[in-house]
Amino acid sequence: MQRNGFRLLVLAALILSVCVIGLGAYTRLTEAGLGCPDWPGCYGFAGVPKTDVHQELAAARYPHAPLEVHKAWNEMLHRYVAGTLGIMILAINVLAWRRLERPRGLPACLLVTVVFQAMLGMWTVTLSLMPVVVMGHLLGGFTTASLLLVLWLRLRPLPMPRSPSRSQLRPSSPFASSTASAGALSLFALLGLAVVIGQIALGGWTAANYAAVVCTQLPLCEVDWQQSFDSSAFSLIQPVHDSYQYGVLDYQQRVTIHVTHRIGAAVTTLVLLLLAWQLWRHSALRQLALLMLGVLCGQVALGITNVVASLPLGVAVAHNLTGMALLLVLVAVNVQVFWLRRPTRHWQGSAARLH
Ligand code: HEM
Repeated sequence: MQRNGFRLLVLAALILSVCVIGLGAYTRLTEAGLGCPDWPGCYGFAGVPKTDVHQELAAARYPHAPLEVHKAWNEMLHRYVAGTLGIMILAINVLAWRRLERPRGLPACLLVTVVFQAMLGMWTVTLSLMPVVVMGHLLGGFTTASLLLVLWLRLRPLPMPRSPSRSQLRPSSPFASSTASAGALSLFALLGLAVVIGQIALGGWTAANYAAVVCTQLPLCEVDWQQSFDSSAFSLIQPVHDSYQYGVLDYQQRVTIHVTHRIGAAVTTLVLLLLAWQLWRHSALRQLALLMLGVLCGQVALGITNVVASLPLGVAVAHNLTGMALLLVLVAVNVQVFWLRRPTRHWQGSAARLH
């Protein structure tokens, strides 16, 4: 397979990972996470039980989990598409090992991530939606998409130099005249990425603990949240319950989580505004700055709509996907800043790989 074909496969996997993440959010929000009480099959079958005989068998096997066909289909569709993504990532690894010039470290990381992600998918079911597993599964999905983006960016064709002389192999760096400003930009880019990851984890914790609708007013909450602040709400290991569906934390704990996510949104906005200002100072990075601000505005608007409209399904799925889009933009910003700061190393590495 040619370089372009390989890159296309990575792009297809990236697009599919976005679909898997969206389907995952839809499955959770339609309360279909336990649509099949077993894993990887559904009531002991490879697909959703269809015939009367199969449905009777399903009822006998899992008397405490009556079959709801539409929920089982949601869950199984998510698993089939996720399985296809796993196969594509395996294919990326096989193809990476067949050609010396292709990166192998990133595909290997992807394979490890997707295998772990499958295990988290299994635990989501077998541990009945334990919040730390649900949040971990969200973060694992976002990590898969991020790694695919980095791989896709890494494979992008490099402009050919006019002369093969070594000096001309160095593209001009927008940072050439200002090392200090480049350092500040790298720092802001990393800080922005860390803050967005933290905010996504907080959002995942809000969703996994069913804390979305405990505060319905803006900007923070109708109750005295400072009075009821309870740091135990963030304890990742919670007491054992038969099921965590609809949440096991008390009202105060849920308010604590919800309000922290909103405060996190304010901090994220501030940090990303500062990053946008830094990016704007470099003409090569202005488009990324605008994209980042646009996605941020959309995400904040969707978050507010979630609150004021009591979590409409479409808006909640969109809030999940836009959170992922924001992460991908931050990943792209960091990759771009990294490459622009190290043009020589990148080019030398690429040149070496080509021979
Ligand atoms: C600033 C950037 C923000 C990011 C990156 C972000 C990210 C996220 C993520 C990743 C989730 C988990 C979604 C899921 O599991 O399906 C989430 C949930 C949530 N977020 Fe945000 N969020 C942001 C801002 C906001 C704002 C401003 C609000 C409200 C004022 C808000 C309200 C919520 C609510 C209510 C949930 C729970 C939704 C559910 O249960 O499905 N978010 N957020």
